[in-house]
Amino acid sequence: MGLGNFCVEPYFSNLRNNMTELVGVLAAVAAGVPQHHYGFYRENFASTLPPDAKYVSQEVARHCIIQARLLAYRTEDPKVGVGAVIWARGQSAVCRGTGCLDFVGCGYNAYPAGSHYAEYPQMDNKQEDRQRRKYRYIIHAEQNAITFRSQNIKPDELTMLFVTKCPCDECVPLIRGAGITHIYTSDHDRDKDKGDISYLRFSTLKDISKFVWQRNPSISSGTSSHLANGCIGKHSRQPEQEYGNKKLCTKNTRASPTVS
Ligand SMILES: Nc1ccn([C@H]2C[C@H](O)[C@@H](COP(=O)(O)OP(=O)(O)OP(=O)(O)O)O2)c(=O)n1
Repeated sequence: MGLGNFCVEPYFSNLRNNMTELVGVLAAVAAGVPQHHYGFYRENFASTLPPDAKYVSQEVARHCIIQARLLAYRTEDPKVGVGAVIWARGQSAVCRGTGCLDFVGCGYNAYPAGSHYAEYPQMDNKQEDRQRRKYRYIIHAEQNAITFRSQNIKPDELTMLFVTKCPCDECVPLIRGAGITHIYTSDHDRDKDKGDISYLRFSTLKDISKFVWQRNPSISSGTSSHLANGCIGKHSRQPEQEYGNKKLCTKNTRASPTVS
């Protein structure tokens, strides 16, 4: 059989579909993203993603956050991994990438893309600096994704950022300035002021559509949807028994970063 027939021959086409599904399941497990009952919902919990061409489906949104969570494992922060991917819905009718979206950029919290090994100290070297900001040279996932994107963000295109941790106060203006119109994130640390890093601006952002990863509000449960945000890592707030693999680390060492 020639390679040309590979996609159309029924046996191989079934095999391909099965393999695609398998890879999807493995990626979801590796990323620690629950298969059921969780998704991205508007932050006021009142509405689910509408079946509108303006928005991506839950399936595609879930796929994108899995990508971001897998990227988070590449972090250079010894404690917390954060991943971000940016996708745009282009004007052209041609369907190219994930869910007919065009890939714009991706990043994780690490030294700026392109920096060389040991170019920056891991921590600030003066004690007083260290107390203020430990990993000053590590830039945020969103900053890496925006700065080192492979395509421009076009004002007439719907551009979506998927990030595994709530954008901080330094990243919010960058995200808005870059022209991103939709943010899909978790509510970890949201509304917190943690000294060297604060997360207060996200809630006040008005001109960007925000979707928060959480339990499906339409499923009645004893657990508050806000508490059970479906994320896995050291900030996870869902009951321990709900997901056995809650603490998913990159390596089996004590110093391994958690993915947030
Ligand atoms: N939207 C975000 C939020 C954070 N980070 C990065 C910055 C840090 O490298 C790491 C940890 O951020 P925090 O200090 O807020 O997280 P923790 O509270 O877990 O860390 P610590 O306990 O050290 O304060 O995540 C990121 O890339 N993108």
